[in-house]
Amino acid sequence: MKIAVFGAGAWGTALAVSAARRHEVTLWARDPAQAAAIDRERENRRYLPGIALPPALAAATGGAHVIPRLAGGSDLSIVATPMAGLREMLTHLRQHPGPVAWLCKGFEAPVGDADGLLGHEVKAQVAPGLQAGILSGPSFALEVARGQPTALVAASDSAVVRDALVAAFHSPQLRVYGNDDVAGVEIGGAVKNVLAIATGLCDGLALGLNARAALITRGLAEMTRLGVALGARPETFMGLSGLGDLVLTATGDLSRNRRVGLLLAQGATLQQAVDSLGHVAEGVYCARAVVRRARHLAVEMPIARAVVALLDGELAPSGAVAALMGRDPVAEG
Ligand SMILES: NC(=O)c1ccc[n+]([C@@H]2O[C@H](COP(=O)([O-])OP(=O)(O)OC[C@H]3O[C@@H](n4cnc5c(N)ncnc54)[C@H](O)[C@@H]3O)[C@@H](O)[C@H]2O)c1
Ligand SMILES: O=P(O)(O)OC[C@H](O)CO
Repeated sequence: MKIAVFGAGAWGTALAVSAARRHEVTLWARDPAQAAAIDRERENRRYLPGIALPPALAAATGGAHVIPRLAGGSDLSIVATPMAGLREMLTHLRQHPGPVAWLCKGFEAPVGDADGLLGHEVKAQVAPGLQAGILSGPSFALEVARGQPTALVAASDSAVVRDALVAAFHSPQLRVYGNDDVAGVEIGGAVKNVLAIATGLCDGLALGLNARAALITRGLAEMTRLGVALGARPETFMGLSGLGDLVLTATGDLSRNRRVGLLLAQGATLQQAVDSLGHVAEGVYCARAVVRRARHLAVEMPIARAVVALLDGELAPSGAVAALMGRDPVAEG
C-alpha cells in the first residue's frame, strides 16, 4: 500500500521506517533542507539518528498545497506532528475523504476561556467529514525503528480507518490492536505525559520506589476519572493507551516527559529542561488543559494539579511533594 506520513520528527520517521519494510512510504518534512538531508543521507540525523532508511521510503517537502495531493495519491495518511500542528494539518486534509490517523498525544493548548481540545474534537471542528482516527500506545520511536517488539492501538469509530492502520503497520515486530474508544485512547496518551513529568520529578528527588508506584497507581486513577467524565470507557485505561503507556513513559528513561521531571528535580528551569530535549514533551504543553478540563467537570486530579503548579513556578519540587502528601486522607477510588 502507499502511505504518506506528514511530519518527519522521531515518531513519524520511526513509523515510516517500520512501514517501508513492506510498503511504499512518503515522509513529508515541512523544512525543505531537512527533506533534502534525509534523501541525501538516507537517515534522519536531526530527529532519529543512527537508523538507516529503507529504499521504499522517499522524503518529500513543499508548502501546504502539496499535502492534499500527497494524501490523494496514498491509501493512508498519517499526521505525525505534535498536537500543536494537528489543527493546521487537518485543515489541509479537510477535503480529503481519508483514511487519516494522527499520532500526537495531548490536548490542544487552551485559548482564552475555551477548553483545550483532544484530537477527535479538533477534527470534528475543522474536518468533520474526514474518516480519521489515532494510532497510540506504549512506543518509544527508537525501539520501533530498530524493530524491537511493540504493541500499538488503532482507535477510530470507523472500521475502514482501523483496518487501514492494521494493514499499514501490523508486522511480526509490531502488533496493532483495534479499539473504537477514541476518547479513551486519546486521554490515556495525553494524561500519561503529565504523569511522567511527576514520576521523573519523584525519581530525580530520589523519593523511592514506593513513591513511584504510588504516583503511577494514583495517576491511573486520575486519568480514568477524567476519561470517564469525558465519555470514555473505564476498561480502556487498563489497556495499551492507559496503563501500558503510563508504565512505559513514567519509568522509561527514553521518555522526554520523564526527563523534564528529572531535570526539574536537578534544579533546571523549565526553559532549560525543554531546550535540552531537542524534541517535543507534550506534557509540558497539555498539563494546563488537562487540569482546566478536570476543573470544569469537577474531577479531582491532585497530581496533575501539582505538575501544573510546578511548571508555572508556583511550587518548587519539594513543595509539590509536600502538597501531595499533605492532603487529607480519602478513600481509594
Ligand atoms: N517519539 C516518540 O517515541 C513518540 C511515540 C509515540 C507518540 N509520540 C507523539 O508523536 C508526536 C510527535 O512526536 P515526535 O517524537 O515525532 O516529536 P519530535 O519533536 O521528534 O518532532 C516533531 C516534528 O514535528 C514538526 N513540527 C513541530 N511543530 C509543528 C507544527 N506546528 N506543524 C507542523 N510540524 C511541526 C517538527 O519540525 C518535527 O519534524 C507527539 O505528539 C508525541 O507525543 C511520540
Ligand atoms: O518521550 P515521550 O515522553 O514523549 O513518550 C514517547 C511515547 O509517547 C511513549 O509511548
